[in-house]
Amino acid sequence: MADEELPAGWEKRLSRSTGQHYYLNVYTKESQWDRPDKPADPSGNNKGDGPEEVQCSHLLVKHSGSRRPSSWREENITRSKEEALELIKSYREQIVSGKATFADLASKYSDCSSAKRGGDLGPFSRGTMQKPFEQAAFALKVGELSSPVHTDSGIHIIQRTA
Ligand SMILES: O=C(N[C@H](Cc1nc2ccccc2[nH]1)C(=O)O)c1cc2ccccc2s1
Repeated sequence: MADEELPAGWEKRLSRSTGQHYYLNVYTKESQWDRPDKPADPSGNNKGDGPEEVQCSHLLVKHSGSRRPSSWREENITRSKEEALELIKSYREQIVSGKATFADLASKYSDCSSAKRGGDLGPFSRGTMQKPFEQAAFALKVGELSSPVHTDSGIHIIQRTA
């Protein structure tokens, strides 16, 4: 779809920091990475299409195919994707059965630097995390634990906390 077909009320901009294009709602000055598919809402209300922001914790297990197969835990991560999935399933089972808490396992085993915060990523809006992660996070109810989620970083389980 060419630029001139952008829905009304949006402008395409270029991010100086990332060199990526983003889209600006000319009314609310809110921006988003994803190309809009409907006219910008002048009021800025999200019209009940879910929360604007969620807060989540996650436990990430990287593997040899991860975008950056290295972490605070392991300089060179060589486990296979299949091995990573088995690990993430075992962590999920320990949490669901009450054998361990999410924060305890994330702080010990997550290959994300958020492990230092028990996996807490803080609040985030749409357009800030990799798409599969965002879709899973925004589909969770507060307190809910996701099934394994695959992103370019590896395999995650996500708990929505707010
Ligand atoms: O991208 C990060 N860390 C990457 C791994 C990673 N990839 C992710 C993809 C989606 C959500 C969280 C993710 N964490 C790394 O350490 O290689 C982030 C770390 C932190 C720490 C605190 C708050 C937000 C973030 S986002």
